[in-house]
Amino acid sequence: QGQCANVSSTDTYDYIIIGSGAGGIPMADRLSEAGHKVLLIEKGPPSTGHWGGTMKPEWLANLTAPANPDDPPIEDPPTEDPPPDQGTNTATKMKKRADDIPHTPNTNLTRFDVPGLCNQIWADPTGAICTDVDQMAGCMLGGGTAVNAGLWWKPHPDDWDTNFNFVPADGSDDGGWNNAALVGATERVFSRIPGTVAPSMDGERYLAQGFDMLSGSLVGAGWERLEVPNEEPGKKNRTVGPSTFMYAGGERSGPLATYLVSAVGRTPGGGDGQDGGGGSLTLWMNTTVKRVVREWGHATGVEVECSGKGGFGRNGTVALTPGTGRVVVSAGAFGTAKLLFRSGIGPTDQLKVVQNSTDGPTMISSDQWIDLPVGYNLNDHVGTDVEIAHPDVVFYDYYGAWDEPIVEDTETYLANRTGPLAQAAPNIGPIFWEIITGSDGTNRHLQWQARVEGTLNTSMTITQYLGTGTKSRGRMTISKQLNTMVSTPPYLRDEHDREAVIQGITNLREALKDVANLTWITPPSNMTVEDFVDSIPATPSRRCSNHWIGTAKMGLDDGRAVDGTAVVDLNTKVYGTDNIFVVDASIFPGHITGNPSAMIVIAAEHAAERILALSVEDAREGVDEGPGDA
Ligand SMILES: Cc1cc2nc3c(=O)[nH]c(=O)nc-3n(C[C@H](O)[C@H](O)[C@H](O)COP(=O)(O)OP(=O)(O)OC[C@H]3O[C@@H](n4cnc5c(N)ncnc54)[C@H](O)[C@@H]3O)c2cc1C
Repeated sequence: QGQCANVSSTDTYDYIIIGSGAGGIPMADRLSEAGHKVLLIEKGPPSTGHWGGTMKPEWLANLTAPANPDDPPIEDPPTEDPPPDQGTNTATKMKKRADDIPHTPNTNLTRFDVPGLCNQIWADPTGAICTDVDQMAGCMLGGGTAVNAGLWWKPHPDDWDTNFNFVPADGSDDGGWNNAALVGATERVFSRIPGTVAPSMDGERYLAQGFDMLSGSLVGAGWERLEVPNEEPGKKNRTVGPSTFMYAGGERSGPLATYLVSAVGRTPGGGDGQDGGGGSLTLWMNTTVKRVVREWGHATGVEVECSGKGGFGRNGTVALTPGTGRVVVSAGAFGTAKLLFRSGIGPTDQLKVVQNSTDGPTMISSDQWIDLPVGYNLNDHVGTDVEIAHPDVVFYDYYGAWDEPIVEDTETYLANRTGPLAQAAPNIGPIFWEIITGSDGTNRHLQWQARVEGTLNTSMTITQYLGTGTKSRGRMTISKQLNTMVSTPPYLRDEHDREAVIQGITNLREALKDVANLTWITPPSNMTVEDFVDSIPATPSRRCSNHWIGTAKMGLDDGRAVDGTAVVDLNTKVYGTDNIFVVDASIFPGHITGNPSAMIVIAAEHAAERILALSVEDAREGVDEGPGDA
């Protein structure tokens, strides 16, 4: 029987962060570290074992043997999401348990901990993904970082310099978000989550036949081999290397195992012995934020609803510290836009949809709506799959590892985190890059991501991601049922984007043309690349890369103005408000070279610094204050 608890009417928070994904988790850590009382609200359930997640295949159930005697003891997680009692928060409980229970090795692994099970999300997404989004998105503790494949890249300098190149009208360079300004944040992230090219704890690369064949062939064609791509993030043109993952200790790791652990260690009224003088983090799971409660441009709290299976969660309105409290929306590219719409922030057509939904009677009145282009500027990597086959390639059935695993591989994984299951499914790599200069003079970055999977046992499917430099954009909207939709797909709406995709495949065909015994399956050798590219519909079902960004774009051009395109300013503050911020994939103006999670974490590190430096007075500039105050 579930328990839906009412929130306390007296507790207030300095910062309320909505969503525990790549953006929200680092914010929770940095803001609580700076001495603030922080509440992190996540709509989904726990994911990894450390946080009490329970979803797992049979071979992970009932583990009792020590997983790895060399592992440092891990703080004891509760085995399931604790029912929220009033007055006791999850963080306090976890701390209490850590003190009470003797440390045990991590035997409570879930499917989200084991790299080799990461593709199970495609076979069985139930309970792990958002049901109000028409695309794949993680809706559990960790967001995308709990369900993704863990690929983890240091950005190419152009990723910041072309997308976040903000030059004020007076010509002065704020320098706020260019590559040089992000050096410190990048170092902070990679010192906590360095990533690895050898996830198996013995340092071996298992099932490397496809990797060796393809990377060797490219090197044979003159491409440069990188052993540790993140040591040379600027080398993204005709280079090839191994996949780099955020994994550590043979497990998922990433923000959930680093930033969130230190944040939750700061318990209210304790932890540092200062009785509340230090910062604290309270974590609520199974709780959906319905809307930000605001008066004109000033938020006073958030309204929450229980969303846990069986009725767990919290219900009511949580208040911000009067005067100084702030909200950080980190609910992902779709979740953030939806939450802003429900809070009366966005284009009028979308706010009217919300007004006609079940939200209508309690929605903020239309005179207080803030007209911003939320949901526009939607982008994703353009994904184009090609398939080759080569007799050297050896397939491993990662999907089968769920209920019919190779027993020996589960044993080596459990004993010492080695073997194929310590690597991401389905045997991802090599990764290679090329920069295409278009006839419009723009450089477009391609990242190619290979995996051992396809129509034959000797197949490799290689996805070409078109990123930095893309000009096409789409739009997301909301339905009356309050579900979000990709209403305008962002793929290949610009002719030069199409040209780059074609050129990249042409170049790959050329690079691999002399490789003995290599067969092109898709596109077949008798098909032109143009015909092939044009034959694939530019829709999410055929082009999606799950790297959605851009719906609350950052920029200097205040989106309330006629020609303005930005939703947040350079402090990530929503235009027209003085205390609502957005920190997640939504703020990215344009796409980047690689899989985005590391760059989102870096953006959060940088945003935390800027938000903490922004005074309450300065934040008021340009705020909507309602009639009479103008
Ligand atoms: C299947 C898959 C594989 C991927 N593989 C990779 C990869 O290998 N490498 C990589 O770098 N990237 C990968 N990505 C992309 C990456 O995970 C995302 O880009 C990233 O997690 C986005 O971060 P975010 O903070 O914007 O949002 P998210 O990480 O999606 O976090 C948003 C969080 O907010 C919560 N939330 C939403 N609405 C509310 C609400 N109203 N109230 C409370 N909580 C709310 C959600 O439940 C979620 O936990 C993958 C994505 C998917 C789906």
